[in-house]
Amino acid sequence: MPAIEVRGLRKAYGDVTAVEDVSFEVAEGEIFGILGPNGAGKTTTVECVSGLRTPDAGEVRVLGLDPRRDREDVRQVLGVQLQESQLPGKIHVREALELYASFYRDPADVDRLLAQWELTEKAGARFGKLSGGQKQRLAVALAMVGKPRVVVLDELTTGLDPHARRTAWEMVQAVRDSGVTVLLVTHFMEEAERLCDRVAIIDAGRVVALDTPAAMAARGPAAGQRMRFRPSAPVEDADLLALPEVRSVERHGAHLEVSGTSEVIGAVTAYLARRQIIAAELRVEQSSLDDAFIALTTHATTTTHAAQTMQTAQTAQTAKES
Ligand SMILES: Nc1ncnc2c1ncn2[C@@H]1O[C@H](COP(=O)(O)OP(=O)(O)OP(=O)(O)O)[C@@H](O)[C@H]1O
Repeated sequence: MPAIEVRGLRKAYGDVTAVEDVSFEVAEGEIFGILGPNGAGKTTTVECVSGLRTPDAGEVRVLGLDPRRDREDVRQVLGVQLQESQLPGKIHVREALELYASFYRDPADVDRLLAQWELTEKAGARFGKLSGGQKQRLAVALAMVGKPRVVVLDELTTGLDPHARRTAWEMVQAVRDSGVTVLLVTHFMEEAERLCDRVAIIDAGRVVALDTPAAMAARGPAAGQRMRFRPSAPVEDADLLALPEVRSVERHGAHLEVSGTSEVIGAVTAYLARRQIIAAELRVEQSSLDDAFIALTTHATTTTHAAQTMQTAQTAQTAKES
């Protein structure tokens, strides 16, 4: 039985259709990523999985249970860390964990959770006084307090510095290593590439690609290789473009950037060797999940959404400064 099944999910808020038609399955023990531009419908999808929203159409199952109909049973097996923590600023860390533990039949030991998520020293601190990284560690600890078999993590690492982000990645791996299935919403391609067994890219409420990150990068519309080098003698763009493996040639000062199929490096290197030209300062790049993402998704960010995002960022900044 899959850990999560979503079939034909649809959800609208008034006139806005947030999720048009989303289907995917997550196997037990997987880290499954959901990627997509702002407003694509990611949060709405995971909120339907978590039972926080009622779908307009389609089916959602978590370990075979319906998050709305079997609400209490789902609550016992599903841990949820949502995008913005809803905790009051004055609650203490231990108090929050004990409160959440009281909702479960067989909760995890609070002291063990504090130690596991490196919060023992902060047990007596107020939530509002924690750093971003500490808040995120607490959010994961809260999601884990009911000893869930499936956990939903929504933008866990947004707003974290690179060190805290790496710590968060280790946390997610530790969660999976303990046998828990992870559904992870993220905006970071590197995060998806490092952590996820498979990812679904959602755009405008639909799944536009679903595969392992490596396969998606290799097969996407932007798939291929890119090389950048400084030739030791002049090279004509037209001569390179005449090679069937070459798709484009760009010049950046004395450097050339040549993109093409997965054979482009061999073809260009052989061409240069025949003319006894050396490719100095050679850098080679495989197409990445980032390239696939850009190629597969539209830039659907509306002005309103961008304004909201800016406002949220400003509010967060003001809150930080105060
Ligand atoms: N409670 C709500 N009421 C009305 N519209 C909403 C509500 N929640 C989301 N929407 C709209 O539904 C669409 C999808 O939003 P959702 O939050 O699911 O996207 P997302 O992919 O998670 O976006 P982001 O990456 O910005 O968090 C957006 O157009 C959003 O403005």
